[in-house]
Amino acid sequence: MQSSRNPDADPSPAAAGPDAAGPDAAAAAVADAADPAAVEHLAARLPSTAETGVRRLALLGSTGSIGTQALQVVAANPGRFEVLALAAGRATEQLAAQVAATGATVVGIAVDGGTAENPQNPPLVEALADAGVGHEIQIHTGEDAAEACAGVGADVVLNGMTGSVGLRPTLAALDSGATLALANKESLVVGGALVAAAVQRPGQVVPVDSEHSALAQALSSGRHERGLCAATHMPHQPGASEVHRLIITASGGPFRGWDAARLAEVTPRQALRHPNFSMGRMVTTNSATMVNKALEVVEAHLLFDVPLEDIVPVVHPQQIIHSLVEFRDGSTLAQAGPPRMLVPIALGLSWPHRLAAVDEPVDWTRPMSWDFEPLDDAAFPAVRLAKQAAAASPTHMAVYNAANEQAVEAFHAGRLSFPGILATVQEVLAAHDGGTAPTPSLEDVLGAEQQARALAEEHIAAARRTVGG
Ligand SMILES: NC(=O)C1=CN([C@@H]2O[C@H](COP(=O)(O)OP(=O)(O)OC[C@H]3O[C@@H](n4cnc5c(N)ncnc54)[C@H](OP(=O)(O)O)[C@@H]3O)[C@@H](O)[C@H]2O)C=CC1
Ligand SMILES: CC(=O)[C@@H](O)[C@H](O)COP(=O)(O)O
Ligand SMILES: [Mn+2]
Repeated sequence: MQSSRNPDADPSPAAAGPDAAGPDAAAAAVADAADPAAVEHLAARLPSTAETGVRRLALLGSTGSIGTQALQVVAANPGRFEVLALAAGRATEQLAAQVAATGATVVGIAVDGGTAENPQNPPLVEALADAGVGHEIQIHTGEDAAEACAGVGADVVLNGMTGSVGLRPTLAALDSGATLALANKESLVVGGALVAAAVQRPGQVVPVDSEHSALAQALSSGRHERGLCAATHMPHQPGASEVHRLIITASGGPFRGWDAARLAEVTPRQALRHPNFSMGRMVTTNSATMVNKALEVVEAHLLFDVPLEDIVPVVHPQQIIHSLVEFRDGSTLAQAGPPRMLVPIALGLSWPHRLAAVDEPVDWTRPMSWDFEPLDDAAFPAVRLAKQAAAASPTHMAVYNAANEQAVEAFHAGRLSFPGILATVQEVLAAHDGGTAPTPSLEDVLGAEQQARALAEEHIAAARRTVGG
């Protein structure tokens, strides 16, 4: 950790404030498309910043798909948010530009450039100077950098990192008392009871994952009191007894309808063609294998305390319905929106308040049709495997995820076939003895992960020898 000031940089506030960044292309497109009078009208009906306060944010994974869209939301809502901290993995120059645009005073980077892998990347201090950052700034580098940024004292910590490396930052955010806007599903799924035990108050975790944001919205939808029905509003959070099942929608990925023989030939490039979303490499690959849906089923179980058997994934290729809550009486509430992340991210930052004109709604005047079909469990066993693992022991999902992360990297490096990803997960899970402690310690989780990664590498190497020999 170090502190620095760049004497040559432009010290004017215009170079640092959130307004300086301006909305980028996607946010500008949304704003342009919206009728300004309608936006003003909408904004006038929403709580003012005097009521909600200015939220101080820490954005972890700020250079990724979730992180950059979060910055669009911030830029499109001047005065609502103050960016306190930004953390990234290795995109030094992009991170420095974000610091310059937002005026963040704490910044973290896991790999500070200049490595053999990334020789062109200047270290962060130099990049900050090049970006014109002139204010006092606290810099964290190395593997604990994101954790340090998570604990900086923000009102809301958005965890938009990829992978179970997000676990410590998730725990640090919860320990700090901040609201955790959670996109990094891996940390919850891997930590399980450990993360649940770190939660200090109901509502401290706000899901950003689109399906879980949809479920949270549907579960809390009864709180609006309007017009003549004001006195008949339903309770804020229906009790568990009112909720029958959670229906989680899935795109089906790029290989929907494919059988095992075709799946054996899948290339990394094909696996990265998600039908609806532009996301990072890991989550996109996980969508193709259905591991993403598997993690999401366990995520929903942990977030909403609904039994695993009552969480049902359903393939809905258009991804307009982001998920549904089925109630005891046979009524079902669905949340609909375009297949984009701006609304779930904005809700994560501003929950329980909605911001104005975050995205364009679905155009209900145009003809459209929605399809729903069951998940093909034979070709895509990821969800079944995860339900078994989550029920087996508190560390089985850490093993599932760690084996998957290793296998996905091996697949993209050309060291493993596409079906080999799930085969690796299955094999590593079979060898895991989870123990019986209901709440694992952080050491238990990290130890299980470490073993799983080593075993996965053995399996990947053996699978390669079999193919090669
Ligand atoms: N993208 C989406 O639409 C959705 C994503 N999610 C979830 O959100 C999370 C992020 O996904 P996505 O944005 O697509 O992923 P990306 O790969 O686009 O971004 C990942 C971010 O994490 C950063 N990062 C990686 N390692 C570290 C580290 N050790 N310390 C700090 N930062 C690190 C990366 O930095 P750098 O770029 O510098 O390497 C980057 O900013 C995942 O858990 C995903 O499952 C959930 C729903 C939708
Ligand atoms: C946008 C989002 O939340 C992703 O997790 C998305 O759901 C991926 O879609 P599928 O995993 O259903 O393909
Ligand atoms: Mn999702």
